[in-house]
Amino acid sequence: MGSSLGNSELILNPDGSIYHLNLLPEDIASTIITVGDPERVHEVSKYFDSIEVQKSKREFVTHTGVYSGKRITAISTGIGTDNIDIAFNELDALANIDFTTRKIKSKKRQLSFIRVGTSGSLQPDIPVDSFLISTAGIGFDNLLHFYDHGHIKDKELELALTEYLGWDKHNIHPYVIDFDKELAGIFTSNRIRFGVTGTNSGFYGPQGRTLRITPAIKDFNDKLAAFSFGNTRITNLEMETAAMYGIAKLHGHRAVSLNAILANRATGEFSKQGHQTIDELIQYTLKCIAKSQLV
Ligand SMILES: O=P(O)(O)O[C@H]1O[C@H](CO)[C@@H](O)[C@H]1O
Ligand SMILES: O=c1cc[nH]c(=O)[nH]1
Repeated sequence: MGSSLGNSELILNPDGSIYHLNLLPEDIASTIITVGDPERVHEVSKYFDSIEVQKSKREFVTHTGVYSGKRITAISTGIGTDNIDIAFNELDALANIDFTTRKIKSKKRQLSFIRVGTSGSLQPDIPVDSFLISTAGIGFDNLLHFYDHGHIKDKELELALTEYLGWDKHNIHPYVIDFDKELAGIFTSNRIRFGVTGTNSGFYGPQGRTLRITPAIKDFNDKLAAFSFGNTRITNLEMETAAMYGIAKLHGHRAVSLNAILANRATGEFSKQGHQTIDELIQYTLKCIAKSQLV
């Protein structure tokens, strides 16, 4: 079915692995935990009962193993939505392209992506060291603009936000993609709150931080924090969620982003126990997967 993908499009290494991730199709589970920090992959896999795959290339570190009877892949994406484009396209290729014929498989395999990341709260009432599920990701970067994505976006929220912000003049055109509600249900409890997550292509200016250079938008965080649409408000900022939701959904996969809040941008606090907080979120995530129907 379909034509073969050319050598410059689907790029395989001499050992048959995919170009950046350095993985073979059999190396990945259908349940995939993504983290930004390569060192966090070990922080996840140290809880596995057994590890069958440990591979890496650049910032992409992958461990696949079994935790409480569930086969799980933990992979680092590195920082930013540009890396999400690479990691998620290649993970889909591993699942849904036949590397021998270089053709798209007729029977698709659906992956479940769970991001375990760190983030900064925009709201004073969302404290450092708390956990948050992103019900939607708002991309202030440009990644999804390079894909036909009109059919998957949350048009209502996107329109309301675009009109409210009026940031067209700054070349900022937010895109909004919702989480997978069913997948998120696995991680829902009174231990974790819901929020709407802003994703941007940097940590300083693009998240309203000023060290030495002058920002183009002086009230960036205040303006985002003050937005409301029904019960929806923007709760936190990080650098991957919206892109992950978009690229996963376009491929027919499921995605949910779980955030450990390390900074509170409204109160100026930063966690004094970040390592412990992210470790607690990792353990929480694994226990939820163990109890779930995920295979
Ligand atoms: O902790 P991770 O998963 O890397 O996520 C957050 O931390 C990084 C910035 O410090 C960005 O990647 C941001 O999204
Ligand atoms: O403020 C923060 C904290 C963690 N990660 C981010 O991207 N921003």
